[in-house]
Amino acid sequence: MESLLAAAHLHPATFSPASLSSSSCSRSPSVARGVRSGGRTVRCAYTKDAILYALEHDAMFNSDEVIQWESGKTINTIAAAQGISIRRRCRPRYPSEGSGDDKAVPRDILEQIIWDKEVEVSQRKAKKPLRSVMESSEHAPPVRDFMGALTAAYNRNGVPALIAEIKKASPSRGVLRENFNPVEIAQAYEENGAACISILTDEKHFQGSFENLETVRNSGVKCPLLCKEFVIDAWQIYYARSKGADAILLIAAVLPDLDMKYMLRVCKSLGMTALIEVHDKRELDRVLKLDGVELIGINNRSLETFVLDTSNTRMLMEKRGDIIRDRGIMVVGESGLFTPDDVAYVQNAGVSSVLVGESLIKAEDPGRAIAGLFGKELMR
Ligand SMILES: O=P(O)(O)OC[C@@H](O)[C@@H](O)c1c[nH]c2ccccc12
Repeated sequence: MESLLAAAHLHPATFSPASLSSSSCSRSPSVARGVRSGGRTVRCAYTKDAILYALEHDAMFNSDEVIQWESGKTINTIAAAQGISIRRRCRPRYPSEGSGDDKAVPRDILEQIIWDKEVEVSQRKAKKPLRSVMESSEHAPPVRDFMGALTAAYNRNGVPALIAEIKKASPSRGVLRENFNPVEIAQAYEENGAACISILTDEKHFQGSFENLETVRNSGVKCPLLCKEFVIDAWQIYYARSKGADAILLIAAVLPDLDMKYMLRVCKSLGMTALIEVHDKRELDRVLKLDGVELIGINNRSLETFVLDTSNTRMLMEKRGDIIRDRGIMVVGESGLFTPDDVAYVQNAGVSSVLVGESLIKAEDPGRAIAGLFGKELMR
């Protein structure tokens, strides 16, 4: 129990079942039902009273969603009710679980990535439990102001602020760059006016790594860093922070509302910015119902089919731009931007930032490619 209570004390506002570090414990609020239903599935060393005390003092645990998962629904059922088609492959804990849908093959690439991620995260957690990763995050280099950097760059240049991406490969495009030195690329991006830098950390499908994130952070590059990861567990947010990330991606197509809320709180407690990614109106509407959202990314590429459609940003902004503006949320246009016309198109749609990978990383000189993308040099 000691470590769990210590975790609760470190971040009382964020304590939840997801903070339980043992791999036999639930990993997110949406699958944490067992913790409160009598401890049936939980074999961690803690006293039930202490956990219940922590839970009862957290308003989040009296919310509708919690009542919903307490009523016995699986994460896949809850997610499906929210329009999420990506299924979580919850490893069976007792014979009645893990049958039917959970045992089927992945139906698309995002589902495959998420299923692989579940295995990866549980292995990483076994090696470095939550308590230890939380401690490391406290010794990480200080958080830098991601939102501030975007706003300043937008005001300075009058074109959307650039989040330039470091991505070696992707499932849709294969290897994008053979000669791949993350620090050199980051320096080139920074020198040529990128406001922030996004670093892919998924190894299996994007050939990225947390080492890349850490080396860039320790290289003297000053741009705030976005950890581009498939987050399914709050552990990953602490881990990203411990490696120097200033912001992290949260994908609405993967995370049910309760997880999203909880993870937003974890980000906040660490001082990090959450970039919440949506691809369609339903996801956007879900996200707009949450408190504390500052930055939304509209992905022009479906992660399920890879179909790219730049008009997606415009379409969603036409439908929900008013609410977004009223709430002071900044929008990032993501994916498939290659020319000044593409940038102008999403800027006219109402975005004040763009996330660009392929068109820069494939260029012989990724730094110089920035001026080509915007049709002018950016001021730093
Ligand atoms: O390389 P592009 O088309 O410029 O796209 C960059 C970025 O938007 C894309 O890499 C991305 C957007 N959302 C993601 C989620 C996971 C992995 C990658 C992504």
